[in-house]
Amino acid sequence: MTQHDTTFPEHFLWGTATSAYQIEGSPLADGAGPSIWERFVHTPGLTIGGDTGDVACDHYRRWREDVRMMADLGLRAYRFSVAWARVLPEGRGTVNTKGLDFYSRLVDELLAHGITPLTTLFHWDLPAALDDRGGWLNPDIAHWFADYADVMFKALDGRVRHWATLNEPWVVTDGGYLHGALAPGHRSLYEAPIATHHLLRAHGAAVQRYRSVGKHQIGLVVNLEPKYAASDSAADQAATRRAHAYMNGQYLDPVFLGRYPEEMREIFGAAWPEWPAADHELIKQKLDFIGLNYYTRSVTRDAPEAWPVRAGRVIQPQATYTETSWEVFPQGLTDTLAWIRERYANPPVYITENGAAFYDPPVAENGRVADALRVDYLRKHIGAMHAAIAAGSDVRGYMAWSLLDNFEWSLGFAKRFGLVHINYATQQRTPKDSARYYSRVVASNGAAL
Ligand SMILES: OC[C@@H]1[C@@H](O)[C@H](O)[C@@H](O)c2nc(CNc3ccccc3)cn21
Repeated sequence: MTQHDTTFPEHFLWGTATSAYQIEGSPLADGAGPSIWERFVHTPGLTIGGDTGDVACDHYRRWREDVRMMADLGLRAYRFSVAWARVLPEGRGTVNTKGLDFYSRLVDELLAHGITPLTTLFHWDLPAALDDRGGWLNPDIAHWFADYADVMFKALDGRVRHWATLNEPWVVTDGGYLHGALAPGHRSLYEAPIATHHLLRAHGAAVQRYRSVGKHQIGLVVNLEPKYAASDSAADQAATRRAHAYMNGQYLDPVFLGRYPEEMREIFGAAWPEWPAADHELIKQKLDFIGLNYYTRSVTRDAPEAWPVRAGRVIQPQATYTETSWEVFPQGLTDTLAWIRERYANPPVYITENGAAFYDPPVAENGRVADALRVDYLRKHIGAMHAAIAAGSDVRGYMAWSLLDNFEWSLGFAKRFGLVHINYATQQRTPKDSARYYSRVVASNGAAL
């Protein structure tokens, strides 16, 4: 990196991110109901090594220690999610006060340490009881979700001033309803668009409810992956347009522009429904920010065999790849922020996830974890974010994914994204070199990049 001023705006929010099912453990403690991930992981063969979130990072019991560790690292913010089924074991109806109290105490502890909470209401762990009623395929889920959000807003708003409705509706739909790799494990061309639409209606209903009871900020967290055509051929250009619409425009266009990308009907054909105008009005609630999860890009080619988008990823031989086979491409973050700025009139953005799984060396005798690849990844992506800010993007914060090594969904514990190493046998936490590096970045507001 050439040395140049990378100081960030005053009050830029530096932190880390996690999600409930990936770190908490004790999924059924204190009256909590099961989620679809509780069911998924206990179905043989669905996670690598049969790993489950039964214990994970034991954060449900070690949360004070973890907040103290964030404070010791000088972190200013913490993005976490609420396990819906802890608060509403049936997904709706009676509130489980012990579940709600866990999050209330966590928020108070964060605030007591000068750490700003950013709270995600749904990070994939749908209450199983709602899945039994159709889950994201049931149109009633919009008000089930808004009623749950209302419980959280009334309990925590004011102490929590940054809310996100959903984490990555694209992954919920693509993984949970189209390809089936994630809970609830459906594989249906017809269910996927329905799930997408009901996720967006639920998002809109929660934002609408917030406008009547909340006093602070609410947004939507999306994973965006810039698509670069592998060649100038018409086929590759068309495939790139389809892939971009499917992963990027499919969620932000309805929220900001009130319509789905036209490519969606080309992708889904007869499986793509027409929705009433009232739905689009509900979805198109004004947001206070976009939460952007950025990890990688895709060099995209025509791939007739790659159902249903018919777009494939072209490996870049000279590139560095992470343990999840994602190309390290910081420029993609700059380009994605520019796309948001230009297409949606420069809304405020928080980078709500950015990070990488690499094969980390073991904890050395001196207690170090020399995760140099992750330090380099963070340095380059924070630099790429700064370049977008210099070009006019209104980026207000950056949450590194993740605070802790954690349960990586169907990949189990095999992939480590944490700035802090977890010894799952002892639950010992060990800040990696990347945590020490990130502490210096935070303390200098980006100057020590
Ligand atoms: O995979 C790392 C994280 C994951 O642990 C988070 O829970 C989730 O919010 C998350 N989203 C992405 C990016 N999107 C994505 C793309 C393809 C498959 C799965 C996730 C990465 N991550």
